[in-house]
Amino acid sequence: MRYAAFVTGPAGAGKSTFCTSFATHLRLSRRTAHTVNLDPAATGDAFEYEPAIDIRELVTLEDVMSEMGMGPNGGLVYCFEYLLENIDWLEEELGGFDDDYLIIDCPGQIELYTHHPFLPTLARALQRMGIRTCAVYLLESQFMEDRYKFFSGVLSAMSAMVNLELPWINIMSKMDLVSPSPSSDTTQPRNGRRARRDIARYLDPDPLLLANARDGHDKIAERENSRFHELNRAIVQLIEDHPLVSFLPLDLTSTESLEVVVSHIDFTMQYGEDEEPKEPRDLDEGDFADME
Ligand SMILES: Nc1nc2c(ncn2[C@@H]2O[C@H](COP(=O)(O)OP(=O)(O)OP(=O)(O)O)[C@@H](O)[C@H]2O)c(=O)[nH]1
Ligand SMILES: [Mg+2]
Repeated sequence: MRYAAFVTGPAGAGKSTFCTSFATHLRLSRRTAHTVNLDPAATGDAFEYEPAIDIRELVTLEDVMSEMGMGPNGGLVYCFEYLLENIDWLEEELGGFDDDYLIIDCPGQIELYTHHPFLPTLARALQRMGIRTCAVYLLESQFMEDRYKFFSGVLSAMSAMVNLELPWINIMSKMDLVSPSPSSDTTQPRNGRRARRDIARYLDPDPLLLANARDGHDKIAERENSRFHELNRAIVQLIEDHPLVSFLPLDLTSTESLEVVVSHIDFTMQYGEDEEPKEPRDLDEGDFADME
Protein backbone atom coordinates (compact mmCIF):
# COMPACT_ATOMS: atom_id res chain seq x y z
CA MET A 1 0.00 0.00 0.00
CA ARG A 2 1.18 3.52 -0.81
CA TYR A 3 0.28 6.67 1.09
CA ALA A 4 0.42 10.37 0.34
CA ALA A 5 -0.10 13.32 2.66
CA PHE A 6 -0.74 16.70 1.02
CA VAL A 7 0.75 19.40 3.23
CA THR A 8 -1.30 22.53 2.58
CA GLY A 9 -1.95 25.91 4.16
CA PRO A 10 -1.48 29.62 3.57
CA ALA A 11 1.84 31.22 2.60
CA GLY A 12 4.54 30.93 5.21
CA ALA A 13 2.55 28.61 7.49
CA GLY A 14 5.57 26.35 7.84
CA LYS A 15 4.63 23.68 5.28
CA SER A 16 8.11 23.05 3.87
CA THR A 17 9.68 23.08 7.33
CA PHE A 18 7.08 20.59 8.54
CA CYS A 19 7.67 18.37 5.47
CA THR A 20 11.37 18.22 6.30
CA SER A 21 10.75 17.33 9.95
CA PHE A 22 8.01 14.86 9.06
CA ALA A 23 10.25 13.00 6.57
CA THR A 24 13.18 12.97 9.00
CA HIS A 25 10.92 11.64 11.73
CA LEU A 26 9.62 8.81 9.56
CA ARG A 27 13.15 7.82 8.52
CA LEU A 28 14.33 7.84 12.12
CA SER A 29 11.41 5.52 12.87
CA ARG A 30 12.78 3.21 10.14
CA ARG A 31 9.96 4.03 7.78
CA THR A 32 10.45 5.03 4.18
CA ALA A 33 9.45 8.57 3.32
CA HIS A 34 9.76 10.59 0.14
CA THR A 35 9.13 14.29 -0.18
CA VAL A 36 7.47 15.74 -3.25
CA ASN A 37 7.82 19.40 -4.17
CA LEU A 38 4.59 20.58 -5.76
CA ASP A 39 5.55 24.25 -5.90
CA PRO A 40 6.60 25.26 -9.44
CA ALA A 41 7.74 28.62 -8.05
CA ALA A 42 10.03 27.27 -5.34
CA THR A 43 13.49 28.78 -5.46
CA GLY A 44 16.73 27.23 -4.28
CA ASP A 45 16.32 27.87 -0.55
CA ALA A 46 12.56 27.28 -0.29
CA PHE A 47 13.06 23.95 1.47
CA GLU A 48 15.77 21.89 3.08
CA TYR A 49 14.84 18.43 1.89
CA GLU A 50 15.98 16.75 -1.29
CA PRO A 51 12.72 16.11 -3.18
CA ALA A 52 12.29 12.64 -4.64
CA ILE A 53 9.81 14.11 -7.10
CA ASP A 54 9.88 17.75 -8.14
CA ILE A 55 7.23 19.47 -10.25
CA ARG A 56 9.97 21.84 -11.44
CA GLU A 57 11.42 19.02 -13.51
CA LEU A 58 8.18 19.14 -15.49
CA VAL A 59 7.40 22.85 -15.39
CA THR A 60 8.63 25.93 -13.57
CA LEU A 61 6.78 29.16 -12.94
CA GLU A 62 9.76 31.13 -14.19
CA ASP A 63 9.61 29.49 -17.62
CA VAL A 64 5.84 29.87 -17.83
CA MET A 65 6.08 33.56 -16.97
CA SER A 66 8.82 34.30 -19.48
CA GLU A 67 7.59 32.04 -22.27
CA MET A 68 3.86 32.59 -21.98
CA GLY A 69 4.05 36.19 -20.81
CA MET A 70 1.96 35.40 -17.72
CA GLY A 71 2.00 36.94 -14.27
CA PRO A 72 2.78 34.90 -11.16
CA ASN A 73 -0.78 33.90 -10.28
CA GLY A 74 -2.03 33.08 -13.74
CA GLY A 75 1.28 31.34 -14.27
CA LEU A 76 0.76 29.11 -11.25
CA VAL A 77 -2.69 28.12 -12.49
CA TYR A 78 -1.13 27.32 -15.86
CA CYS A 79 1.53 25.12 -14.17
CA PHE A 80 -1.15 23.05 -12.44
CA GLU A 81 -3.19 22.73 -15.60
CA TYR A 82 -0.03 21.55 -17.30
CA LEU A 83 0.65 19.02 -14.54
CA LEU A 84 -2.86 17.58 -14.82
CA GLU A 85 -2.50 17.33 -18.60
CA ASN A 86 0.76 15.49 -18.06
CA ILE A 87 -0.32 13.27 -15.22
CA ASP A 88 1.55 10.40 -16.96
CA TRP A 89 4.74 12.18 -15.98
CA LEU A 90 3.74 11.99 -12.30
CA GLU A 91 2.65 8.39 -12.63
CA GLU A 92 6.02 7.51 -14.14
CA GLU A 93 7.84 9.35 -11.37
CA LEU A 94 5.77 7.52 -8.78
CA GLY A 95 6.30 4.19 -10.48
CA GLY A 96 9.64 3.78 -8.80
CA PHE A 97 8.19 3.90 -5.32
CA ASP A 98 6.50 0.86 -3.94
CA ASP A 99 4.97 0.50 -0.53
CA ASP A 100 5.72 4.06 0.29
CA TYR A 101 4.85 7.23 2.11
CA LEU A 102 4.87 10.45 0.12
CA ILE A 103 4.90 13.85 1.78
CA ILE A 104 3.66 16.40 -0.72
CA ASP A 105 4.75 19.99 -0.09
CA CYS A 106 2.15 22.28 -1.69
CA PRO A 107 2.43 25.95 -2.65
CA GLY A 108 1.01 28.60 -0.32
CA GLN A 109 -1.52 30.24 -2.65
CA ILE A 110 -4.73 29.79 -0.71
CA GLU A 111 -6.94 29.98 -3.80
CA LEU A 112 -5.39 26.72 -4.98
CA TYR A 113 -7.13 25.01 -2.08
CA THR A 114 -10.31 26.97 -1.83
CA HIS A 115 -11.55 27.37 -5.37
CA HIS A 116 -9.48 25.54 -7.91
CA PRO A 117 -10.12 21.92 -8.80
CA PHE A 118 -6.41 21.04 -9.15
CA LEU A 119 -5.68 19.44 -5.82
CA PRO A 120 -8.89 17.36 -5.70
CA THR A 121 -8.21 16.21 -9.27
CA LEU A 122 -4.64 15.37 -8.38
CA ALA A 123 -5.77 13.51 -5.25
CA ARG A 124 -8.21 11.46 -7.32
CA ALA A 125 -5.44 10.64 -9.80
CA LEU A 126 -3.26 9.40 -6.92
CA GLN A 127 -6.15 7.36 -5.57
CA ARG A 128 -6.57 5.72 -8.98
CA MET A 129 -2.90 4.77 -8.79
CA GLY A 130 -3.72 2.95 -5.56
CA ILE A 131 -2.34 5.62 -3.25
CA ARG A 132 -4.23 6.40 -0.08
CA THR A 133 -4.31 10.15 0.48
CA CYS A 134 -5.03 12.68 3.17
CA ALA A 135 -4.52 16.40 3.59
CA VAL A 136 -2.90 18.34 6.38
CA TYR A 137 -3.76 22.02 6.69
CA LEU A 138 -1.33 24.22 8.57
CA LEU A 139 -2.31 27.50 10.15
CA GLU A 140 0.43 29.31 12.04
CA SER A 141 0.06 30.18 15.69
CA GLN A 142 0.17 33.94 15.02
CA PHE A 143 -3.41 33.53 13.81
CA MET A 144 -4.42 33.08 17.44
CA GLU A 145 -3.30 36.62 18.27
CA ASP A 146 -6.34 38.22 16.76
CA ARG A 147 -9.83 36.78 16.90
CA TYR A 148 -10.88 38.07 13.49
CA LYS A 149 -7.73 36.89 11.83
CA PHE A 150 -8.22 33.55 13.54
CA PHE A 151 -11.77 33.10 12.33
CA SER A 152 -10.81 34.07 8.81
CA GLY A 153 -8.16 31.33 9.09
CA VAL A 154 -10.81 28.88 10.33
CA LEU A 155 -13.11 29.78 7.45
CA SER A 156 -10.39 29.33 4.85
CA ALA A 157 -9.48 25.96 6.41
CA MET A 158 -13.16 24.97 6.20
CA SER A 159 -13.52 26.06 2.60
CA ALA A 160 -10.32 24.21 1.62
CA MET A 161 -11.64 21.13 3.43
CA VAL A 162 -14.92 21.26 1.54
CA ASN A 163 -13.12 21.75 -1.78
CA LEU A 164 -10.59 18.96 -1.28
CA GLU A 165 -12.90 16.18 -0.09
CA LEU A 166 -10.09 14.22 1.52
CA PRO A 167 -9.56 12.89 5.01
CA TRP A 168 -8.27 15.99 6.72
CA ILE A 169 -6.26 17.24 9.69
CA ASN A 170 -5.81 20.83 10.84
CA ILE A 171 -2.59 21.77 12.51
CA MET A 172 -1.67 24.89 14.46
CA SER A 173 1.99 25.26 13.50
CA LYS A 174 4.82 27.23 15.13
CA MET A 175 3.51 26.61 18.63
CA ASP A 176 7.05 27.32 19.89
CA LEU A 177 6.24 30.99 19.24
CA VAL A 178 3.29 30.99 21.62
CA SER A 179 4.34 32.47 24.91
CA PRO A 180 2.64 31.27 28.08
CA SER A 181 1.09 34.70 28.60
CA PRO A 182 -1.81 35.63 26.34
CA SER A 183 -0.47 37.96 23.70
CA SER A 184 -2.86 40.61 22.50
CA ASP A 185 -5.86 39.60 24.56
CA THR A 186 -5.48 42.23 27.23
CA THR A 187 -8.84 41.40 28.78
CA GLN A 188 -7.37 38.21 30.25
CA PRO A 189 -5.22 38.11 33.35
CA ARG A 190 -1.66 37.16 32.47
CA ASN A 191 -1.23 33.87 34.18
CA GLY A 192 -0.08 30.64 32.62
CA ARG A 193 -3.11 28.52 33.38
CA ARG A 194 -5.54 30.99 31.95
CA ALA A 195 -3.32 31.33 28.88
CA ARG A 196 -3.37 27.59 28.31
CA ARG A 197 -7.12 27.59 28.58
CA ASP A 198 -7.26 30.39 26.01
CA ILE A 199 -5.06 28.41 23.66
CA ALA A 200 -7.42 25.46 24.08
CA ARG A 201 -10.33 27.70 23.08
CA TYR A 202 -8.53 28.39 19.82
CA LEU A 203 -7.40 24.84 19.11
CA ASP A 204 -10.95 23.63 19.55
CA PRO A 205 -12.59 26.80 18.33
CA ASP A 206 -14.99 28.31 20.76
CA PRO A 207 -17.45 30.39 18.71
CA LEU A 208 -18.00 32.58 21.75
CA LEU A 209 -14.51 33.98 21.19
CA LEU A 210 -16.01 35.82 18.28
CA ALA A 211 -19.43 36.47 19.76
CA ASN A 212 -18.16 37.99 23.00
CA ALA A 213 -15.99 40.66 21.54
CA ARG A 214 -15.21 42.39 24.78
CA ASP A 215 -12.67 45.08 24.21
CA GLY A 216 -13.67 48.65 23.50
CA HIS A 217 -12.56 48.68 19.90
CA ASP A 218 -14.87 45.82 19.01
CA LYS A 219 -17.81 47.42 20.80
CA ILE A 220 -17.43 50.58 18.80
CA ALA A 221 -17.07 48.58 15.60
CA GLU A 222 -20.26 46.68 16.40
CA ARG A 223 -22.26 49.76 17.26
CA GLU A 224 -21.12 51.50 14.13
CA ASN A 225 -21.66 48.57 11.88
CA SER A 226 -24.55 46.35 12.82
CA ARG A 227 -24.20 44.39 9.62
CA PHE A 228 -20.67 43.45 10.67
CA HIS A 229 -22.16 42.22 13.93
CA GLU A 230 -24.77 40.23 12.01
CA LEU A 231 -22.05 38.67 9.91
CA ASN A 232 -20.12 37.69 13.04
CA ARG A 233 -23.25 36.09 14.47
CA ALA A 234 -23.75 34.13 11.25
CA ILE A 235 -20.14 32.91 11.35
CA VAL A 236 -20.50 31.92 14.99
CA GLN A 237 -23.59 29.96 14.07
CA LEU A 238 -21.79 28.27 11.18
CA ILE A 239 -18.89 27.18 13.36
CA GLU A 240 -21.28 26.01 16.07
CA ASP A 241 -23.32 24.00 13.58
CA HIS A 242 -20.31 22.49 11.85
CA PRO A 243 -17.72 21.75 14.47
CA LEU A 244 -15.38 20.40 11.82
CA VAL A 245 -12.45 22.58 12.53
CA SER A 246 -10.19 21.83 15.42
CA PHE A 247 -6.42 22.12 15.46
CA LEU A 248 -3.66 19.87 16.62
CA PRO A 249 -0.83 21.93 18.08
CA LEU A 250 2.57 21.39 16.46
CA ASP A 251 5.74 22.46 18.21
CA LEU A 252 8.70 21.33 16.13
CA THR A 253 11.05 21.86 19.04
CA SER A 254 9.33 18.91 20.75
CA THR A 255 9.73 15.37 19.39
CA GLU A 256 6.66 14.34 21.33
CA SER A 257 4.52 16.99 19.64
CA LEU A 258 5.71 15.83 16.22
CA GLU A 259 5.02 12.21 17.18
CA VAL A 260 1.44 13.04 18.14
CA VAL A 261 0.85 14.84 14.85
CA VAL A 262 2.37 11.98 12.82
CA SER A 263 0.26 9.42 14.67
CA HIS A 264 -2.88 11.40 13.81
CA ILE A 265 -1.87 11.51 10.15
CA ASP A 266 -1.21 7.75 10.21
CA PHE A 267 -4.59 7.17 11.78
CA THR A 268 -6.35 9.40 9.24
CA MET A 269 -4.85 7.40 6.38
CA GLN A 270 -5.29 4.12 8.23
CA TYR A 271 -1.60 3.53 7.79
CA GLY A 272 -0.57 -0.10 8.13
CA GLU A 273 -4.13 -1.39 8.28
CA ASP A 274 -3.61 -3.57 5.23
CA GLU A 275 -0.67 -5.38 6.67
CA GLU A 276 -1.26 -9.05 7.31
CA PRO A 277 -2.86 -9.27 10.71
CA LYS A 278 -0.61 -11.18 13.03
CA GLU A 279 -3.13 -13.64 14.31
CA PRO A 280 -2.14 -16.35 16.73
CA ARG A 281 -1.12 -19.49 14.90
CA ASP A 282 -3.95 -21.98 14.49
CA LEU A 283 -3.52 -25.29 16.23
CA ASP A 284 -2.55 -28.06 13.82
CA GLU A 285 -3.96 -31.50 14.24
CA GLY A 286 -0.49 -32.65 15.22
CA ASP A 287 -0.63 -30.36 18.26
CA PHE A 288 -3.27 -32.58 19.79
CA ALA A 289 -1.35 -35.78 19.20
CA ASP A 290 0.53 -35.65 22.50
CA MET A 291 -2.63 -34.93 24.46
CA GLU A 292 -4.39 -38.09 23.45
N1 LIG B 1 9.49 29.55 15.10
C1 LIG B 1 9.17 28.75 14.08
N2 LIG B 1 9.36 29.16 12.82
C2 LIG B 1 9.04 28.33 11.82
C3 LIG B 1 8.46 27.05 12.07
N3 LIG B 1 8.20 26.46 10.89
C4 LIG B 1 8.60 27.33 9.94
N4 LIG B 1 9.10 28.46 10.49
C5 LIG B 1 9.63 29.64 9.77
O1 LIG B 1 8.58 30.22 9.01
C6 LIG B 1 9.05 30.63 7.72
C7 LIG B 1 8.23 29.95 6.63
O2 LIG B 1 8.48 28.56 6.71
P1 LIG B 1 8.24 27.60 5.46
O3 LIG B 1 8.39 26.20 5.96
O4 LIG B 1 9.07 28.01 4.31
O5 LIG B 1 6.71 27.91 5.14
P2 LIG B 1 5.86 27.45 3.89
O6 LIG B 1 4.47 27.25 4.37
O7 LIG B 1 6.52 26.31 3.21
O8 LIG B 1 5.94 28.75 2.98
P3 LIG B 1 5.49 28.88 1.43
O9 LIG B 1 5.91 27.63 0.75
O10 LIG B 1 6.21 30.10 0.96
O11 LIG B 1 4.00 29.05 1.46
C8 LIG B 1 10.52 30.29 7.69
O12 LIG B 1 11.24 31.44 8.03
C9 LIG B 1 10.67 29.22 8.75
O13 LIG B 1 11.96 29.23 9.31
C10 LIG B 1 8.26 26.64 13.44
O14 LIG B 1 7.77 25.55 13.76
N5 LIG B 1 8.62 27.54 14.39
MG1 LIG C 1 7.09 26.06 1.18
